Amino acid sequence: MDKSIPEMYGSLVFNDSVMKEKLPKDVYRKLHKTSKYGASLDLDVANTVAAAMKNWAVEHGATHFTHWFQPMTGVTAEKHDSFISPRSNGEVIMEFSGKELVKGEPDASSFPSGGLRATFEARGYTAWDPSSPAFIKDGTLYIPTAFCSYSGEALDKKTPLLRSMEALNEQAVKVLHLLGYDDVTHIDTTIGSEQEYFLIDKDLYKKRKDLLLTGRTLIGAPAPKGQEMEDHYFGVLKPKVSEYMHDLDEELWKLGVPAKTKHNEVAPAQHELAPVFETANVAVDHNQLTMEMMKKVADKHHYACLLHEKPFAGVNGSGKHDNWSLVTNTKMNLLDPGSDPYHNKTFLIFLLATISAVDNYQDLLRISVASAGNDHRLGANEAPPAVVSIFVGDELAKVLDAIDHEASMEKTEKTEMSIGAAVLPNFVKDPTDRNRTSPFAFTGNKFEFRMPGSSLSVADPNIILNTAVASSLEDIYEALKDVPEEEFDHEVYKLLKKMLDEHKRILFNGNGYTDAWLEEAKKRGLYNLKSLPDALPQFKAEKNVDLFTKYHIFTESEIDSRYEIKLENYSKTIHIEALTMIDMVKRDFTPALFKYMKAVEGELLDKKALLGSVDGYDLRVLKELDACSKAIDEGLAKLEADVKKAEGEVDSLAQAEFYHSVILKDMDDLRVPVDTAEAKLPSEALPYPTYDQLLFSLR
Ligand SMILES: NC(=O)CC[C@H](N)C(=O)O
Repeated sequence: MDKSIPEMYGSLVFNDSVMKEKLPKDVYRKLHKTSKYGASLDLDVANTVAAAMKNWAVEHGATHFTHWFQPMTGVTAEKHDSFISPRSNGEVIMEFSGKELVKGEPDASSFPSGGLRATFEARGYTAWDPSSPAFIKDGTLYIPTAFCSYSGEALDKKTPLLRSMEALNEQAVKVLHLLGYDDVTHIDTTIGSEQEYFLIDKDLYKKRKDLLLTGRTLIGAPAPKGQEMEDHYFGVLKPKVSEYMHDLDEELWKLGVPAKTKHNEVAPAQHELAPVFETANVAVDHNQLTMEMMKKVADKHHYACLLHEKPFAGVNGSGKHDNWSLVTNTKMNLLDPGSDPYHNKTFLIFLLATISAVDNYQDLLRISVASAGNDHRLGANEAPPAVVSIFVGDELAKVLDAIDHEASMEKTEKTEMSIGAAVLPNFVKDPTDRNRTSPFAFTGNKFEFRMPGSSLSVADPNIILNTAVASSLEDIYEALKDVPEEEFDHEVYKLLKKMLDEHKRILFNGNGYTDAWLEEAKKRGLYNLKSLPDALPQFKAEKNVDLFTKYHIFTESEIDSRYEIKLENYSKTIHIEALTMIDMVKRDFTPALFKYMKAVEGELLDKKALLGSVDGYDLRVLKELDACSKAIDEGLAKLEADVKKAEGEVDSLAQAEFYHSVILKDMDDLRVPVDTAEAKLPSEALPYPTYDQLLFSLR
């Protein structure tokens, strides 16, 4: 490391301080207005910004620029253009215009559109998002953009995210003005997205077709040791893993990604990185960069980084916990209860707005995290169940109880905690414990949405959350806007009580994994949408279409397109998994199995010739392997036949349901004899590495 960290941090970012330095004052001011408050930008300003950006980028070794966007594939997209502009004398100059900065025209034909346009309609536009800073990576200037079709419909995740942030801002500011905060002109939704991942040896990774093609293991007997000792969680970092994490931090810091925390996670070979929270759209961009860098840096360190939600059966999967809050331009965190939450009207209003939003749109929140990968993760191993509920913790539960019973409540003194050894410090106890099984947990001054999966774009859940809360806030505004001042406080608590009455069914502080909770949740009328095909029809429910269209998040055709893309993506993912499994079982596993069986058979024949009898462990192994081989044959035949049926299904929902209920089940059934047989084979008989090698070989 040749630079100090403050010097290195953001050194490849065209950030606010670079803009301040490089742009004329009036241009800087106009740009700031656009990026903060959405004021429109004229071409002169864009030209000046583009020239300054280009000069800065070229100084830092960039030769190209790209509009960087997030189509509905869930990953990012880019097309690089060089700055060169040939002159008639055979020379070139480096040029970049305001027009090129503001608008791009990538060929959009091969991106998923879910029927928003026909395949022959190729044109799409990218539009600069000045609220997320440009940066340099691998000699190219990256310009964060939104992506839309020729007719202006969103073909990406950024556009609806920005729309949802604006909707929430508008409603929140209205409510805050009603509460007397006249100095508030703007609120930001902030996100800190914890990112879990697995690291495995690159050579081992390359030997597993399932990891290469699908990101998860489709077969594999469990290792003798899993995570039961819980010794990996927060365990000492292995030297090489620590070097990787160090390198990763540096790469992210250069890009202005505020990577803050790193540690080993619960499963063997699993880790986590958490950033400091940032404005939602910047945080979404930075999370995409984090995932990309995790993979790139892993490659340099001879690792493979797995971002799949459930790469290994039997141990924890990986999530992307979304820490969400609301902050005003005056730096007030609207979800901070302060020292006296019962009397903190502002906090209570935003708390109840969130509670009612989560209750009203549980189905949409579930859909926002539904994917073939994440569906394997939810409901076990510290990932929340598919039933959405909210954990508020003891202190807030008491406050809400008081509101519910129209009882007043004294300010509760903070509890000092003593650990019992004089040498150790006393400290103030947190108002709430944590609850790992809760999908939506209050953690002191923010909510942690624990359902999002590690590979998903965190844009999706935040679009829903922002919009749903905007809608609750609008209801609150409507209920309070004409209340005379002297009755205001009374009416606020009356309204809070009413909202609590209507929505307290979503509150649950217990263990979300128990059957008793699932029963209870059913009685309370909460959704239990177990899989993507179970959940997705709700995306088009009338109340949800009304929400999206009212706040201009999605048009009806954008809703249809997202519905189709989600289903298509789900079916295609499982289709590829099924074909990969068939391929691996037929071409990798069974040849190894037959070879080993042949060897045991030969050994038995020799033994028989020698001893005249063939009783013993070897015979038992051969018989058991033979039984597995028969079951594999049946399992393969069924899976192959059902895949054919699935391919023939034309209705996208019916197809996804078939993949869920038939193909996944076939795959589970086939896995049983394969894993049973694998556990009887010597490791070297297999052409690919086993779970113990994958999970325990890192140094
Ligand atoms: N320690 C944790 O928070 C584990 C979380 C878990 N890995 C998940 O899937 O969400």
